Amino acid sequence: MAKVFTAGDVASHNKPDSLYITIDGDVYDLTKFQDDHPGGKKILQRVAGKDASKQFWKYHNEGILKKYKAKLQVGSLDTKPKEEPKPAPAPAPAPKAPAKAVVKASSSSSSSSSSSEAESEPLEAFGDQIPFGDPSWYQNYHSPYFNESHVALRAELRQWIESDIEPYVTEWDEAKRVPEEIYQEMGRRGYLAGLLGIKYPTEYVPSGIQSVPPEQWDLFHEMIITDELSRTGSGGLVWNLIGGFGIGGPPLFKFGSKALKDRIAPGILRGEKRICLAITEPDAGSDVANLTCEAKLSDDGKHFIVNGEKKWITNGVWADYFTTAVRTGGPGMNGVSLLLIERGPGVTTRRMDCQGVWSSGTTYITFEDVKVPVENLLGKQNQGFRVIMTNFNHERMGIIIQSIRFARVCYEESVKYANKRRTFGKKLIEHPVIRMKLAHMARQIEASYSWLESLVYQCEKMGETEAMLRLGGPIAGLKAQSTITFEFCAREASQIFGGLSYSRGGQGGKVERLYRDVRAYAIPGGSEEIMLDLSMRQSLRVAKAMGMKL
Ligand code: HEM
Repeated sequence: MAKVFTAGDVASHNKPDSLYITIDGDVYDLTKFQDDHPGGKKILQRVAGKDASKQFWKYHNEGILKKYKAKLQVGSLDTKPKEEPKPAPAPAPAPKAPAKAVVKASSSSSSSSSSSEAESEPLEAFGDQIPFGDPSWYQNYHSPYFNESHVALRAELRQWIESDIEPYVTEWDEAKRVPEEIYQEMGRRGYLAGLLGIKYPTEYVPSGIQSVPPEQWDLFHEMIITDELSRTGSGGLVWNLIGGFGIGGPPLFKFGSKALKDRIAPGILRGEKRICLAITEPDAGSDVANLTCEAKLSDDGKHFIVNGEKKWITNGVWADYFTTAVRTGGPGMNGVSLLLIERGPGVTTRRMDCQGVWSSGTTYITFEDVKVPVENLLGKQNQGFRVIMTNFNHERMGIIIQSIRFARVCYEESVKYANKRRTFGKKLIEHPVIRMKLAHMARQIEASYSWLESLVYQCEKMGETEAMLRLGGPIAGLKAQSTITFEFCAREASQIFGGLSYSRGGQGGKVERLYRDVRAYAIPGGSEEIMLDLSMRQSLRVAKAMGMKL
């Protein structure tokens, strides 16, 4: 049981050789820690034996306590109010129970109907309630998209991420690696299997996900996994956990043969093996139709022999499988196929040093006379371009979800900081110029997120082919919109944090890291320029085919 102290007990530990302080009613022994304190030991000695809550919150954010509490806390003050017991983790709904839509679109004339009144209850508040700091369905708003199973999944994720991931993200980013057990936990919890843009694959993961019955799984659940992971404010973390898998996995599950899937899917979905997507080459990025990595059929027709290079491949250094775009035919898009290459002789991977997403493992790959069984073809020979294009929509939606959340993180961090930092005798938030910055961030975040919800809903409702044709344009447009918003928010947050977001770590640490991650979102998956152009070309082409009147 935690020890109980009086204020007098703590006051007696007021010397360097016995240095206690209290923060928010909890007592910390900093005697050993003082020499390692990055802010210096004298500053701690000045508050020895005292309540140092005010000073602590001035210089740190909540991540520091989460990380050091277990190591340094020795008890609490007798005056500290008892904490409310934490709510139990969200129970899994009965497997067959249909998820109740908590909110249904209600017409203005339906106010007299008691059942529609019950159905139009807003969703319960969740999170810190900073206006625009979370999507509106976290803040007591009505929503036509989210139901109880989404709410339960959000709680399940939030609990795990806040305790096991968030406190360590900076450390992992600096080390350029996320511990393997976190990836495996993604598998154990069933999350990896929910990130494929398809129905939940119970044939490979019968245990499913704790809080959502598999038959209820939809693209909004998938969005919540990505969104909640992105609250950590690290593109490197998110790409480490879902970057390679989320784009390399879907082609295998949608176009691979059953025998191939039965052989490799279980290991991948358990998080024991890794898969990535290898399309981009030193000389072919957005211009996929012109890639040169070649796969020649062997004389006996049993293998492809692959030779070529791939560049900027997320997770490549750790990957066991490479979903690879290769040239099997003539020039242009009709000579491209998709092949699942397994790590083995002739496959070499080298880690690349990049501006951002440090813990994502960006990789340069060489394939030299790699023998790949023909059974590893994904889809039909020379028809890989269509598979790649379908996959792009799913990839871009992932980038959009992350970019919008990262923009929110920049905004949310700024609001919190602006409410504590004082300049010229006032809190930052009391300066109109700062509020103006926040308002411009919020309006772009909210507009982008509403478009995102609408497109996730369309993806859910349309069949795959219809979605590929009709949504390619809008998704490209939103990809550009979301990364422009992210870049804007990272910049404005940096201005608000000043020097604290210029140095790494500490209070401005998330903002500094995200600022470095921006280009990793604005360029890959289709650069902003290509996306904006495609959004118009594709939308006009589809509209023309559907009878647009000019
Ligand atoms: C449980 C007690 C404490 C722990 C675990 C702790 C930990 C840390 C850590 C890890 C940093 C590095 C920056 C960061 O990551 O945020 C830091 C910086 C700092 N700390 Fe503490 N600290 C504690 C208490 C205090 C107190 C009581 C004060 C003031 C009286 C203080 C003043 C500072 C200052 C001035 C910095 C440098 C901030 C900057 O770089 O802008 N710390 N502390």
